[in-house]
Amino acid sequence: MESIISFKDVKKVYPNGNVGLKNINLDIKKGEFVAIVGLSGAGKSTLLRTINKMHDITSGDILVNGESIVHYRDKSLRKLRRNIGMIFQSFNLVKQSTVQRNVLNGRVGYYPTWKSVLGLFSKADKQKAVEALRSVNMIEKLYAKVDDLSGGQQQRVAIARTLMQDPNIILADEPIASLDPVTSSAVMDDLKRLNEELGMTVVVNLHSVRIARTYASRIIGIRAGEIVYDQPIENVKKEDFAEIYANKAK
Ligand SMILES: Nc1ncnc2c1ncn2[C@@H]1O[C@H](COP(=O)(O)OP(=O)(O)OP(=O)(O)O)[C@@H](O)[C@H]1O
Repeated sequence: MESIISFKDVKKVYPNGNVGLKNINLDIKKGEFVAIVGLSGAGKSTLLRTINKMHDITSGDILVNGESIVHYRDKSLRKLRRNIGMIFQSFNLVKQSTVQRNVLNGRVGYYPTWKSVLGLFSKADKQKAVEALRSVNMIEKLYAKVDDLSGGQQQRVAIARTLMQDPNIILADEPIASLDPVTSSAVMDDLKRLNEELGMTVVVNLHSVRIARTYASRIIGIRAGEIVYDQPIENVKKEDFAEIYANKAK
């Protein structure tokens, strides 16, 4: 099957000299559900954020949908980011606004700025927002204020907002790190459903190996900016993670 995301000898050094990624070679296939695990500071966020160019790389190449994204800017960059949904640990919602308005904000890339500022969204997009909320089982909260929702519910609104972009890739950076176990499962179930039912490719950074094993089709382990583990779920054994999480620098 074709690769939807490819890393070729990717290195990322931050301006202050910190090494984020060392020499990453990685192919992610369309429809995979990839969990990236590793200690804090291993490079998980850096890896994820190079895929939509929130971080630029220092050398090497990254291909998305078969095209190098390294030189993307302006229009091509906007198109890339429309294609890729991003979910954050902190939800990044406008808390004083309604759920509906937040979900519609996922569509702003399709409107001239003045229309989105005034909230002039089309009927079709309002309908689309309803469907997005339905797919994360949050339709009854359409007119609720985001501030009145639980963390898990807010994360699901964030997922619905992402769906408004019609992405084919979803990147989730520690999406459940600030949630309790029950709401964590609801959020992970949503991501799994988008993967299985809508065929979206999901790449998710997780602290919990247990959650990674429950949901992912493939687990990648990162340590000090390098891939030290990469297996399809059927080959993954619990004891495999001792090295990734070993508490000493390599
Ligand atoms: N903006 C930045 N400027 C400088 N160094 C950075 C920056 N962001 C990350 N780093 C460094 O890059 C390395 C990888 O960090 P990264 O945040 O990708 O790890 P992580 O595995 O996602 O960790 P966490 O689970 O804590 O988020 C670390 O050494 C970190 O200090």
